[in-house]
Amino acid sequence: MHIEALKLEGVLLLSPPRFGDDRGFFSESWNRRTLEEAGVRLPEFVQDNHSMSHQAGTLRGLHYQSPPFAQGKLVRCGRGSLYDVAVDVRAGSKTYGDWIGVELSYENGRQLWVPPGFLHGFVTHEPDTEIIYKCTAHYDRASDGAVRWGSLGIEWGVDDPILSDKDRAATAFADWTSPFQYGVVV
Ligand SMILES: Cc1cn([C@H]2C[C@H](O)[C@@H](COP(=O)(O)OP(=O)(O)O[C@H]3O[C@@H](C)C(=O)[C@@H](O)[C@H]3O)O2)c(=O)[nH]c1=O
Repeated sequence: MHIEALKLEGVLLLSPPRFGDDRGFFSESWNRRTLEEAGVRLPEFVQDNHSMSHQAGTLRGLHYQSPPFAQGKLVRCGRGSLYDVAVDVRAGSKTYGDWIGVELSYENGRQLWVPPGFLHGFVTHEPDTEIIYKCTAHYDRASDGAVRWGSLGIEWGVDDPILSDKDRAATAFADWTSPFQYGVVV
């Protein structure tokens, strides 16, 4: 397992090995012991999510759940490809408001660990792209929130993405108050 710490503290890019043969490949997409042996301990996961977006250029985000339902997410792409983005919104963090984006695809099999205290979103690059992610807290509709995708200067690579009504109406980052605090475990 190749593990890369990215420029925002706490964000990891995981590359599980794939064992290919005539049939295709096999990969352990999640193995707690392997990560712990490499010195990485992630919180317990309690929910797995899977969504599919029909059209390339579909953007979902930027989303979060407020504490005590804050979620860490281990994200991968099951089909197609997408650009996945995490934004540090831990008030008091040296990198507050900074973002990072990585290409996740069925082909590269990479996974992004987005800790609690970050916004998360992605834009799809191919039709019928699927995303699969493990979450450290259950969905709580009342704690669910969104920040406007285009209000942080993120280079999404699209000008006019396909959005949900919720994401179209989301608050701009400058008008939003983060419920997260740097150093506070949520
Ligand atoms: C997120 C979620 C949604 N739902 C329901 C609510 C709604 O009826 C329907 C679609 O929800 P949404 O429009 O919020 O789905 P979506 O826009 O895909 O939301 C997701 O976006 C990505 C970027 C994330 O990081 C996720 O945490 C989540 O916020 O699914 C659940 O039942 N459980 C869940 O965990």
